Amino acid sequence: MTERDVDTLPGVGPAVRKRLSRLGLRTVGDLLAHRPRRYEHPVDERSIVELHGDAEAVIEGTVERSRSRRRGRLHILTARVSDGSGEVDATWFNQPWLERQLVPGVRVRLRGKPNRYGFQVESYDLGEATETADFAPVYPSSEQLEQKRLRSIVASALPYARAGGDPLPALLRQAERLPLRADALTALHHPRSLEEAEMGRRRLAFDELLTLQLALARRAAEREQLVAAALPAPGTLVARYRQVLPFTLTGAQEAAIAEIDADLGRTRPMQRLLQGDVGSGKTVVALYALLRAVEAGRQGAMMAPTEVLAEQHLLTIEGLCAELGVRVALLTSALGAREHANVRRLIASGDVQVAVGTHALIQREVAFHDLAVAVVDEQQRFGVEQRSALAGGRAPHVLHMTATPIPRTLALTVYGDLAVSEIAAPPANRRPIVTAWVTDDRSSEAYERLTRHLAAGRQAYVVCPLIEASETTLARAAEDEAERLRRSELKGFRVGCMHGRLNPGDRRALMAQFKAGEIDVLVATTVVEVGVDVPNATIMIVQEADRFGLAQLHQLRGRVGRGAEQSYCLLVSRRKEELTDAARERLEAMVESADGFELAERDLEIRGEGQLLGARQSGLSDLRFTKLRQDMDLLERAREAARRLGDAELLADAVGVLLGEADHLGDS
Ligand SMILES: Nc1ncnc2c1ncn2[C@@H]1O[C@H](COP(=O)(O)OP(=O)(O)OP(=O)(O)O)[C@@H](O)[C@H]1O
Repeated sequence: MTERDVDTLPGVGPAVRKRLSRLGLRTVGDLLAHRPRRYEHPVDERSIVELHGDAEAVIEGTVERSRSRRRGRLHILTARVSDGSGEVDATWFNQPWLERQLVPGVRVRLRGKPNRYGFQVESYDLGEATETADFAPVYPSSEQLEQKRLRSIVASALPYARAGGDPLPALLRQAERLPLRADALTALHHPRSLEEAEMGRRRLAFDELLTLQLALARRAAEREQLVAAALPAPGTLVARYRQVLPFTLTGAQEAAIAEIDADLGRTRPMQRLLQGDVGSGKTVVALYALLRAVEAGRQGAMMAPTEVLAEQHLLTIEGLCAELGVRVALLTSALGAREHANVRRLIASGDVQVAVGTHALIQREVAFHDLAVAVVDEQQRFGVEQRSALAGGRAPHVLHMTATPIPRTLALTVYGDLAVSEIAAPPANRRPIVTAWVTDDRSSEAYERLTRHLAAGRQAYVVCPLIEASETTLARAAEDEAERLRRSELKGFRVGCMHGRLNPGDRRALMAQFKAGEIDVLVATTVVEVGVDVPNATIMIVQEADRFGLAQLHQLRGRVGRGAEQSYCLLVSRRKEELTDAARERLEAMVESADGFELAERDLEIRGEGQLLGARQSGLSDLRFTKLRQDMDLLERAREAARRLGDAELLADAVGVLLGEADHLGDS
């Protein structure tokens, strides 16, 4: 029943359907799972004479008269409301259609705050009170879909919560003292108290966590079957690697390496997640693991989610590998057919010792001579390793590497079956990046600051706005912006432009030039988000920063602050008043914190849903109800329940419904 399209609900026509779909709400089930960001807190009902200060209140009264006026783009509607004790002018912004309804004699119930001019309305009811009620849900919504509308649509979906029964076996539900799923949904959307809402949320979170734990258990069982060849102890190649590195490894890097070495010595294939904030020095560790394969006379593969990133990785490792006499090749679809075939042949014969490419290429098209270690960058999908478990039934050791900040708590949840090495502290020579939020009208100051860095011999990035457009339009916009900057703010400096439409040869040449310091400023789209490593770049301007997600901003910022110099990140946006609450919160969070993990948790809070970047990449798209920091006990219980029920056939059926929803978890 919950698969019903939203347009089967009363009042949802094509236009509203489209707006709902922009919020990811396509079915009745989606509506039911739309978690409120918060609830209206209880406030006092007051008579009009009792209003004071700016204390929020609910008032009830009758409209005497109303009028509207415009100020710029703002439509202001004022209604004089009286309740016997007194009168007050209540104001609404940008809701012109209300004028027809606020006619004299109409009874209104208003929630809001007294202000200089009277009473600013936050929510209202004409007639039956639901909007202004205490604990009314406040949903993530959009400019095109007001809260009031969304509430009534969700309310009309609520009866469907009872359809189809409860997916949890009754015994389990009782043992865990959990309410029925339908009751939980009702409590979520229509609570009588915050406690009730919380109880509902926790039942839904339990379902989520149990589903996840079952999927993890399934995956772990699959892996049990695999066998790898144990590698001999570290030898001379990695010893030389340590010598040629221009720095000494940090304690955190050494600890990760020790854990990897221990894994590589076993016949159970390594399944380790190497986690660390942007710029913390993961790639250096990953290359170590690859070299361990090479010195054992075998091969390593480095897989990246995109071609650009694969190219970046090659750029980072090829110099070191050349110095060590290790043969490396890049395999991308951009190679000509003949070259492509040639590289594949060299990989198959074992002549290439380390291959770098995208996941897809390496998994689908290449037969390795003897693959021993695979590094999978950007933990992308589960099960990557299975298909590359090629040669002679031996599985490679796999190191998953993630630059995406995932809250520690979530990592535990999502990667429950992976061993985790964490690079918790960056190299000691680093200084925290200074982040400032600058509004449009002062963007010239940002560019002045940037040019001062350039004049001092440093390099810089300018990130172009994220527009919803094709890659081609985006590329053109970036080119135009680079051209504009060459003529204005960045006159006299060498400006390059990097975007996804450059052909790979040009892209590599451009990056190599930037790395070599032959270009001062890289104007770029978000293709620079990951993997780009140019320590001499010390300042970044992000244009229209309010359009970017928090995780993305953090990744972008991570392109600077990669060396010993003090680095800066300047986030340019429209004026604060013009931004949505969420955008403002994101930018504030960026200024306040440089810690990827903390930001990831903030991101979760701001979005009120679990679609953080890392989770999506790991194949786990929907941790909607789980509050990671609060629900550790639930996680434990879900784990325990999954374990207890794990071998029971019964369970497979009983939670089939839940697992069905999460089927993408298990496969790749
Ligand atoms: N121990 C160290 N001491 C000094 N500098 C280091 C150390 N380890 C790595 N670096 C340098 O720090 C920069 C970032 O390292 P690396 O590229 O390995 O980080 P990363 O975690 O893979 O980054 P990202 O996630 O942003 O891709 C590089 O320029 C690297 O040479």
